[in-house]
Amino acid sequence: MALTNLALTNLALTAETPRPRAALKDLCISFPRPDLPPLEVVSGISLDVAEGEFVAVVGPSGSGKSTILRAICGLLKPSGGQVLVDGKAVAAPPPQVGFMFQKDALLPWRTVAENIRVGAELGGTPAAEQAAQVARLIKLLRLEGFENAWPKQLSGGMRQRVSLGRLLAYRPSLMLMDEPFGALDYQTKIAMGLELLRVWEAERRSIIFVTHDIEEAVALADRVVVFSARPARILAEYKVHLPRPRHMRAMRSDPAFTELTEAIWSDLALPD
Ligand SMILES: Nc1ncnc2c1ncn2[C@@H]1O[C@H](COP(=O)(O)OP(=O)(O)OP(=O)(O)O)[C@@H](O)[C@H]1O
Repeated sequence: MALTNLALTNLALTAETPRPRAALKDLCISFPRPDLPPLEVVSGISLDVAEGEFVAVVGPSGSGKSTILRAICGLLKPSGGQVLVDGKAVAAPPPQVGFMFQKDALLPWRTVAENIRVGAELGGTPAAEQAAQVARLIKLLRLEGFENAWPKQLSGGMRQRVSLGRLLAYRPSLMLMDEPFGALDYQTKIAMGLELLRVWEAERRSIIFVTHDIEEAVALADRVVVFSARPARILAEYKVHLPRPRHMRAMRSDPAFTELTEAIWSDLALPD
């Protein structure tokens, strides 16, 4: 009888707490240095990212934000703790994880459509369906008319839209984004953020989005995680309860938006 109750309790727990898409468990990362003690970069970070959740990470420069993303996509072995993706310990790059950096990594010898198609090929879209998938993404990302353009003929914002298209064509269930819009001018950055939200609202992938920009983090995410200076620890976490779909202008005058950005500003001890 006791066993049955236990089994039922476990079942109930499983039903109520779905497995996170990504889980960091007491993650520690250090880098060896010649003639010096190892550089401790990440110190005991635990973080779950749910399916379809948009998590932003902010923190001081050099606090280990990019390092954590590299550990999640299996490019770096932690010195302690664990990284799990879909419940499995990460040893090599997991196929369900896609990456986007500040600098686009487009293939200069391929057109816009061909660059996006690379994602579709790598993601295993059947050859017969790739053209339709690419066309859908071109439309979604407002790149119509530029299908046959070369990367060098595009603006920075357009190149990042192509990068996003390639990432989405790959159909990762977890997207790691490392300041993807950090190199863009203010207006383009806002426009790209909104573009990303539109796509995310349609496709609901899990996202871990690293940024220096507190307002960008609050504007986009479901939850903002604030890292300390190196070695990174979690200083604070905030659920963002702003309504979706998010409208930049309305949001910026919402007191909840201002309160949250102020709180994070204080956590990071930024000057007045
Ligand atoms: N492969 C490596 N070997 C040695 N040290 C490294 C390595 N990679 C990163 N580091 C160090 O780890 C620290 C954190 O770097 P990381 O790039 O993760 O910071 P970050 O928070 O992303 O910074 P930023 O916001 O400036 O991009 C830095 O001090 C960096 O020098």
